Amino acid sequence: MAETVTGHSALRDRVAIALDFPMREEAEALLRRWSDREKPYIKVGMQLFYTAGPDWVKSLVHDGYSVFLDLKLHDIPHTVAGGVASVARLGVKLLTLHAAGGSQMMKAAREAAVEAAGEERPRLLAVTQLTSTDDRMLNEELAIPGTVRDSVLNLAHLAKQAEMDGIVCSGEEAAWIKGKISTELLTVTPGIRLEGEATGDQKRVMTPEAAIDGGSDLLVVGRPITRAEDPVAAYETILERVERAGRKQI
Ligand SMILES: O=C(O)c1cc(=O)[nH]c(=O)n1[C@@H]1O[C@H](COP(=O)(O)O)[C@@H](O)[C@H]1O
Repeated sequence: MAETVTGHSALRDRVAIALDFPMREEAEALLRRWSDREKPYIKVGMQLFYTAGPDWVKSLVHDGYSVFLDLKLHDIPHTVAGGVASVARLGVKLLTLHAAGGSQMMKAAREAAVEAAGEERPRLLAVTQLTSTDDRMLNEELAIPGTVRDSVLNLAHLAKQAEMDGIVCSGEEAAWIKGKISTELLTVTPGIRLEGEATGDQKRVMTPEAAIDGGSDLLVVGRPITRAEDPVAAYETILERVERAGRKQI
């Protein structure tokens, strides 16, 4: 099994639950379903961060959670560097920014993270093309020629050159990108769905095992867990499927 984003190969480090809730109370109610010994890897995105704030994130880290802070920063280099500096010392493991902000922006982000927190800094993940984007949207709405796959590759190259620690892409591209760029590039894949599950706004979706087979290091799963009747059971099912896929790889 490939090394995980936290630097070891615990199964729980391969699935991050996206806490896409409006208020911290809802997120905390969900997390109380797990025992203290089995804390899941969690992702805090913009919705919750905007209401709950940095101190709450710090308290999660203090309570022993591995936190992925998904702010998808995208602005001029100076502004993004400032944003990164503001959150670099929260103790989160991962932080996202958009590769489409360009190499100067990504380099400024990296420098800011290193300067603020050194080795304790969050690993930076460059989001390539969102999993809600398909070829039609890319070509017709965004006027970017070519396929989503081409664009993901292009942005992943840019991210690698800017010394990002990893990328976010769909499971459909993960193995291909690793083959083209480097197996060392952390590859994080949202858009995870079990067979027959509602895809919602996601366009490039995959099952957990297909994503792991495809070389994904960390799966991001939101609604299939948070909206399940039994979120812990849904999470455990995904972990089992990740484990089975991982065993096949060895
Ligand atoms: O960076 C992300 O986490 C992300 C990138 C991407 O391309 N697509 C994507 O869905 N995400 C996030 O992954 C989660 C997916 O949620 P579900 O579709 O509910 O499983 C959400 O929190 C999204 O913000």
